[in-house]
Amino acid sequence: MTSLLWLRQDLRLHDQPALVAAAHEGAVIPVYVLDDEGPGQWRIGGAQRWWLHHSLAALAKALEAKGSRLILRRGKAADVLAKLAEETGADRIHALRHYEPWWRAAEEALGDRLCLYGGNHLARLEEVTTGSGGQFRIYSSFWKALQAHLPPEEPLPMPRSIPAPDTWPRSDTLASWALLPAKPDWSGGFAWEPGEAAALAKVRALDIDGYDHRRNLPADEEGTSQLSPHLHFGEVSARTVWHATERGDATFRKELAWRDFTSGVVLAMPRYADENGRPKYDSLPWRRAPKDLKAWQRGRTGYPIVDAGMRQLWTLGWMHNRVRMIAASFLVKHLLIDWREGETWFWDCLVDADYGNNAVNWQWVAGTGVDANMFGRIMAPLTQSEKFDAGDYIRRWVPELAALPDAAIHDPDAAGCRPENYPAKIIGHREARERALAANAKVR
Ligand SMILES: Cc1cc2nc3c(=O)[nH]c(=O)nc-3n(C[C@H](O)[C@H](O)[C@H](O)COP(=O)(O)OP(=O)(O)OC[C@H]3O[C@@H](n4cnc5c(N)ncnc54)[C@H](O)[C@@H]3O)c2cc1C
Repeated sequence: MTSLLWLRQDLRLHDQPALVAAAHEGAVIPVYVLDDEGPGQWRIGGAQRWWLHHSLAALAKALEAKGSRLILRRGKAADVLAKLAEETGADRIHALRHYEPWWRAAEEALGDRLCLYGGNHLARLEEVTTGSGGQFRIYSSFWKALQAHLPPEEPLPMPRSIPAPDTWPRSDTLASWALLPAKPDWSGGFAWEPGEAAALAKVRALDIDGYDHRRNLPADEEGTSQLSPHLHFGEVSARTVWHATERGDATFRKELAWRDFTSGVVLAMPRYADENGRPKYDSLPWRRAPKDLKAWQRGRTGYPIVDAGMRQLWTLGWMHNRVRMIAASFLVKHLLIDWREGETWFWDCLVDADYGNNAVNWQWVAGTGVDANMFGRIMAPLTQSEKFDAGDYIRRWVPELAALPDAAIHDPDAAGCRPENYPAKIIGHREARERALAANAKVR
């Protein structure tokens, strides 16, 4: 029997239950479908295309080392797979379960020939439910319920060999997909090594001692794992990471479980990336302010911590979590710009852009989501910057300010030493706070 192995955000050979099941049945045709139609607005963004190119190249090489191949096809996933199954005489399609709405629609269209397996999450999310059988909306309750499903299953080893079909179907070339940026090539600062081998090496070298404290310090480049793009593309499974860190700081595994939580939220509310979790926020009077939005995107708001984060995002395709919260809050509360504008920008710029993680975190910061009503809590970016000791972080990402002393770097305007080539604050904190609270008061 020949079957298809449909790889999506699980670009790995170890802890890959769909591969194990397919190889058990006979010849396996591994396939990746670049689907820009099904996800609509949420098709893979610019920074992730760069990552995807390198990750697929690494996967193809790993498959070849096992006597197999990676078949590349492009188009609407369910149609492409149905056609490929017909072409190759494949009876079944094996795949890991994903919760993005476009994947679930494709899975439904494929019907009975599709065999789905767990492996991308710590637990089967359909089983981590409230007393009434629904998905959790509050992380702390989710975490409590998840305990009954932990530890996650032990990861599966990589199969020794992968049975090949007698003849291979045609494949697109990776180059023909033009996933890498060309004119201009903005990826010069992407100091990442995509692919399963690099992801596993990173997990092996991971030191999470002191994570609970260090994760809040943006200048500490090793204070967090930087595994998010590897986890998003499934180059390493969450359960592999879990078991590798079982003896370390427990806070790390609690953060890792956020990924499961956000997938549960979009399982219950598939349009969570597009719609306020609390519908009453549909009446919030957002500002349409393209100049302010651009200043935020370019890292020219006059708030050094925000600007440092936005420039880190543009250069690396990644931003420290503490600064993501500060920058997101600044857009939504200080500039009163709809959270979906920020979510869309992140989607295009982040190498770890993830439907559930991005939407749930944006709505959490905005206070429009189902988990917490926080719109009225206005984060003070300058206080945050001082509290989390961001001086060296600002020096690295906002070179115009590099020569300023610690006492002045968080707020050069107030210290009276703002260099000419750095912008004045786009809005004062007190004024912004009052405007946001007044807008919130109009929400009914
Ligand atoms: C506005 C905003 C948008 C975000 N968008 C994304 C996104 O698109 N993709 C994404 O993966 N994360 C997103 N996050 C969550 C978080 O910032 C990143 O997961 C984290 O910074 C990745 O760095 P790390 O791998 O070093 O994390 P670590 O601190 O080492 O954590 C380990 C892993 O746990 C998971 N994790 C940790 N924190 C969170 C969290 N709050 N929510 C969900 N998963 C988490 C990630 O998979 C991460 O790789 C967003 C946060 C905010 C505030």
